[in-house]
Amino acid sequence: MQGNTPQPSASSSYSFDNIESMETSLHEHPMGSKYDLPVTSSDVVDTDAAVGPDIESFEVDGDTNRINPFALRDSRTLTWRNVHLTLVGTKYREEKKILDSVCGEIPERKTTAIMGASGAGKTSLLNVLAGRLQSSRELRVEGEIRINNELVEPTDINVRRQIAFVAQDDSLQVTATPREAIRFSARLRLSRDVSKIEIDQLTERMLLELGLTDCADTIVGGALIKGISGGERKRTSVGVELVTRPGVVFLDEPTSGLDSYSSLQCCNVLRKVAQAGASVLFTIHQPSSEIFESIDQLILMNKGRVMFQGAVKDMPAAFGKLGYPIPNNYNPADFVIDLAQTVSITELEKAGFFQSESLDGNKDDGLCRNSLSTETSVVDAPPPGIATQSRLLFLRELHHMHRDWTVTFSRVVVSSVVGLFLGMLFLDVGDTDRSDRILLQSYLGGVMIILCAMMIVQMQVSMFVIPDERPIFLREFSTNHYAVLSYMVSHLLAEAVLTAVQVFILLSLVYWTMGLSGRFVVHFLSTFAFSLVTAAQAVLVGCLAGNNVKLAIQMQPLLIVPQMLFSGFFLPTDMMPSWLSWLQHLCTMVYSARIMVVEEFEHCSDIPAEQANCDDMIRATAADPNDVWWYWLVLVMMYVVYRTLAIVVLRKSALRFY
Ligand SMILES: Nc1ncnc2c1ncn2[C@@H]1O[C@H](COP(=O)(O)OP(=O)(O)OP(=O)(O)O)[C@@H](O)[C@H]1O
Repeated sequence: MQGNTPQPSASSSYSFDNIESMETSLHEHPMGSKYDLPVTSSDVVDTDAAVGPDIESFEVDGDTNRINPFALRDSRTLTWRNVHLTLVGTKYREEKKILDSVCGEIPERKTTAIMGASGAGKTSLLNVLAGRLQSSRELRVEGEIRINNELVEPTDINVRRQIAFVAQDDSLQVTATPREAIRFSARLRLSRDVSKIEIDQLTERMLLELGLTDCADTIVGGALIKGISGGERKRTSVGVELVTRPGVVFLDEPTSGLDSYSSLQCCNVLRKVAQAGASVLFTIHQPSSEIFESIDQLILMNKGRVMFQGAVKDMPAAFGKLGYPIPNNYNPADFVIDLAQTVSITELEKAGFFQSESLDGNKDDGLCRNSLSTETSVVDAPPPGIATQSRLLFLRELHHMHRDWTVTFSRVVVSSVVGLFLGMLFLDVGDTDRSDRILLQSYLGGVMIILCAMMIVQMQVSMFVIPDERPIFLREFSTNHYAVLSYMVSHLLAEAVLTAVQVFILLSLVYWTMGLSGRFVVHFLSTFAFSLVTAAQAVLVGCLAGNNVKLAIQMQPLLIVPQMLFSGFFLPTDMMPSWLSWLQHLCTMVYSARIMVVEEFEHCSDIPAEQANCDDMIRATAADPNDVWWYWLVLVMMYVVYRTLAIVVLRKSALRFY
């Protein structure tokens, strides 16, 4: 049996005895602060700056608990029994067990790591426990999951919201800074009686603990905008979740992308959170021996099954007892991973591994402990309501528009260029001879093209807003930052501001150059209303498409072409086949076009023959001057309907999550 034992690697030179020395060295690290400040690239420059704000300043009003992210909290114990995840077989592939009868627990006040070789089922287990996987045509999820001994359905949004989840991919707003991201999370998720000053102090404390003070005001960044480093981004994601003092914390590979010291510090922060009463569960790939020894509990996965489960400090004795002693001067994490990969399941079973799978159903009572009721939680009072959520989201949106100014700027430039181009092409079309019907048709074309241009511009931008922001929205919605309604309200407000600017620019450039004679304000409001409804339609399509941006792109002609065809410009409405012409009533452009056509042509000339030609233009679009109020009302109703549908669709897809 000894012959199967993997050989020590040259690079590994730690043993289990050095937990204390590791902790000591942590506190004695030259960069270490009173709060074990993690080292960032910039720490080496200025130690004082790294220490951040005066710690004493955190103690306000004698209530340090409210501003301490590591204050004691109500604990929760999570236990699970017979968890199965099966890839359903089809005629092309066999059924595959991804998780096979997995049992276990996350004890309160402990950090628990799920470890295993690649493909062992770590992420799958974490996702099932966090309710991020549910049965579908492809996958079958079974099992019994309890929080504080109470059976729960983890896919239920209310259960998911009890669990702080830090995903592997950091879905943070690219233009926010770590300070803003953490403060935003705190303001929306903590009770409304926590003051702004307390939130600021809590944020500073979190930044300090996570070693983010030096990059606190640098934008997070992303693929296209350079921002903080990957490790700093990861720590920001951790801070965003920990700032609410959750009772259960899940993290998917929190140390991936971090250097060894930052990884150790991240684990140290997680230990602090655990000591404050939380149950902490995270996946980890192949930790260094220092990190491994800083973990309390281990769940070792092997081909979808639990090979070993227990306290890390008990592991050497347990493995020794089963005939696989961990050699001295060998990274235990490397050893167990190598063992899982090189020794067959049958042999490991014979040796006595995989015992935790045979826990009987009554073991629950032994595993589940009553929750500890400790100090008053900062989430006792309800979090801010819809109005505050919408306001904060709107302000974040404005910040985003300001910082990512290229997008805002490009919309202004597009409107200006399109406006100039149309203005030059349709120069003085409004002053045309009213007795010439062909020239009048161009005049009508000038009015229609304003709407067509705005429709294309608006559709392009609005359709991708939701798919683009979907990862951030899903993370924030599932972690109880805000309601879908607040998200939509903030969006439509920000969009209304930008659209108003765009329409104003375009219309200012075409109104006088084209020589339009209707009132500017009517043309502006009609084009603005049309643009908003178009945006609402595009957002709805974006919500329906979900992650599938390609589908949204393919849907665009379906929205654009009918609008133009039914506008009455290419084909007079009374010439349309009757079985098809009813579709015009669904086209937004029809209503705005009629408002503008009435505005331009209702009183176009004092000469009866010329006015008759203008009346023909009105008739071609099936407009009726007496129905203008109705056209406005339809536009408003369409806007409300599309927005409501978008909220329903988005909420439904957000509740399903993945
Ligand atoms: N939705 C799915 N469809 C098909 N196979 C899946 C699905 N989810 C997981 N698997 C398979 O289940 C196994 C376990 O995957 P999982 O991602 O949980 O492994 P892991 O231990 O987290 O691996 P890694 O460390 O490489 O991320 C893999 O073989 C994976 O291909």
